Amino acid sequence: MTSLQDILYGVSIRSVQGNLLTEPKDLQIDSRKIVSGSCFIAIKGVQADGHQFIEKAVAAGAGSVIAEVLPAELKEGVVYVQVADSSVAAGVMASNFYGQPSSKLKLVGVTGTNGKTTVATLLYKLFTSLGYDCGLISTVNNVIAGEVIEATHTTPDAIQLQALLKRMVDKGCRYAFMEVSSHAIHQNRIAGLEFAGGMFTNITHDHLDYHKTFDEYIRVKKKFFDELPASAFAISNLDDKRGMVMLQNTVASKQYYSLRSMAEFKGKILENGLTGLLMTINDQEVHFRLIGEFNAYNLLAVYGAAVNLGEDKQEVLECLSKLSGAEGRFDYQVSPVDKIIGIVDYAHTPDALLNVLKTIKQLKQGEEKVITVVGCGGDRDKTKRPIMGQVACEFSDKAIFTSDNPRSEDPEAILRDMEADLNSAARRKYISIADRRQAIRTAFSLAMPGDIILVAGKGHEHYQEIKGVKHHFNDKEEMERVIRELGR
Ligand SMILES: CC(=O)N[C@H]1[C@@H](OP(=O)(O)OP(=O)(O)OC[C@H]2O[C@@H](n3ccc(=O)[nH]c3=O)[C@H](O)[C@@H]2O)O[C@H](CO)[C@@H](O)[C@@H]1O[C@H](C)C(=O)N[C@@H](C)C(=O)N[C@H](CCC(=O)O)C(=O)O
Ligand SMILES: Nc1ncnc2c1ncn2[C@@H]1O[C@H](COP(=O)(O)OP(=O)(O)OP(=O)(O)O)[C@@H](O)[C@H]1O
Ligand SMILES: N[C@H](CCC[C@H](N)C(=O)O)C(=O)O
Ligand SMILES: [Mg+2]
Repeated sequence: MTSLQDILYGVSIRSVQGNLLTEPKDLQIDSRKIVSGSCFIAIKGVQADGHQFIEKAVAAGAGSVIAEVLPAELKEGVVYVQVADSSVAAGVMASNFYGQPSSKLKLVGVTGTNGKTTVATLLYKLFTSLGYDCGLISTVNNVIAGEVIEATHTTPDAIQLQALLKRMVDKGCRYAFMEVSSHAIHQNRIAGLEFAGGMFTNITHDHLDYHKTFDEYIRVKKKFFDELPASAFAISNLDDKRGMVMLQNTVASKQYYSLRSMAEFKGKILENGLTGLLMTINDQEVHFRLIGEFNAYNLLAVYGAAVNLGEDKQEVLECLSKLSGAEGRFDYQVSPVDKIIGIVDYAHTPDALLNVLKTIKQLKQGEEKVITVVGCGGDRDKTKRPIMGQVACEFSDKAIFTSDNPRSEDPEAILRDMEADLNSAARRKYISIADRRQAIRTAFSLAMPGDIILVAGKGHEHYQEIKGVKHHFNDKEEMERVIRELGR
């Protein structure tokens, strides 16, 4: 056990009431999880303010409380610590509580609107195939040297995050690769982490419900790089409009990757087809199993990180060439009878949808049609809905708008948002079917032999979330079922 005094090392403290030599049983940011002897950290959230639950936490047995504002009445025997920022304190305290795990392995964080899961997963797979025990923290799942743990967030809260890293250290992991979401940066879930490297993929429209403006979204992402230590590397996408701005104020060692200009990690696509990518990376010709220009960027980023981590360039390229991507990302199958190509992809932003549809266009060999099934999440950025609707129509021959985790919203209302700004050509191409299963079935009914069906937005997800209930649903499974049932 560690004393509260040690756990508070590095935290900006305003005042203390009580004995800091007390030894908390665990750290909690949720009063509902308090057990006898827990330390409760009150954090101001989006929905609620953790400070409102201090009394409840104490009643449930909390032995210590960390807060920005202390309650008027303090209970005897309980230690109260007033801090400058309790979300930062949560990260720093969790790191101390778990023995500063990020300093005991090499931790690489990946941020950006699209490509985080792909890059982090490829790094995990690459370093595993190079013979290291590694950890992965991602949207799809968290992995500790092969042991899979379900993920609830892209980046877990500070306490779960540090606990995961501790388990990685205990299992002998040398590396950990993690996604750093903009929510996590903004909420200081990554406070207290020591990064060996930071990577930027790209920034486009998403999460404006949360960050309000695009400038604020950029500022939040940039903060991750501003706070990297000088010992870290920072790798950015030179072809992204904000690629240089991201690294403008970092003290980390700056490097770039590009398909268009001179950069430390320079790539060129020679062939881009359904069997993969043939490209040169710093003049070495390599074939990759991943598909599409956007994956050329992801591969360059991964190569750059591996070189920075001291791996042999040739060996890295050999291992990378054998890897497949992350689950539910451009995952394609060909139907046995009519040779319809069915693609499941996690594109859930306008840019990702555009990229995946452009990639499909490049892969087309003749007059085959593209049918896109897509929806937009409920309780998420509403402004992306009409844009995704238009993109789906513009770059497909037919679009079927459907539901994608309507959450607390009315699925029909989300469909109306997707239809709102369609131009006249787009209006002729779409139909809306709220039931996703029915939408996928309709796509296969409409398809002619050889056509391409893209089912976008849910990727690896195994559920459809409706009014707080997660119903089992998986696009790939649905596709396989429909192909079987329709005999296609
Ligand atoms: C909008 C958002 O990010 N919300 C996250 C945030 O919740 P919040 O600010 O709403 O918390 P709150 O409910 O206001 O409560 C404030 C504090 O009071 C505490 N509390 C609350 C109730 C109570 O009875 N007792 C109590 O102590 C809470 O534990 C919390 O510490 O902090 C919580 C704890 O860390 C997160 O679980 C929660 O994620 C919600 C569920 C969520 O859906 N987040 C999504 C949007 C998200 O984070 N996504 C990103 C990336 C997406 C992407 O990759 O595109 C991610 O990293 O996953
Ligand atoms: N580098 C990239 N640039 C643009 N689009 C990409 C890139 N990489 C992947 N995509 C597209 O974005 C989708 C999501 O990719 P991925 O899951 O790797 O991103 P992510 O950043 O982890 O997303 P999330 O924010 O949901 O965690 C993919 O299915 C693909 O369509
Ligand atoms: N991590 C993202 C994923 C969105 C995926 C899409 N299927 C949706 O539910 O909107 C989010 O929570 O906003
Ligand atoms: Mg992700």
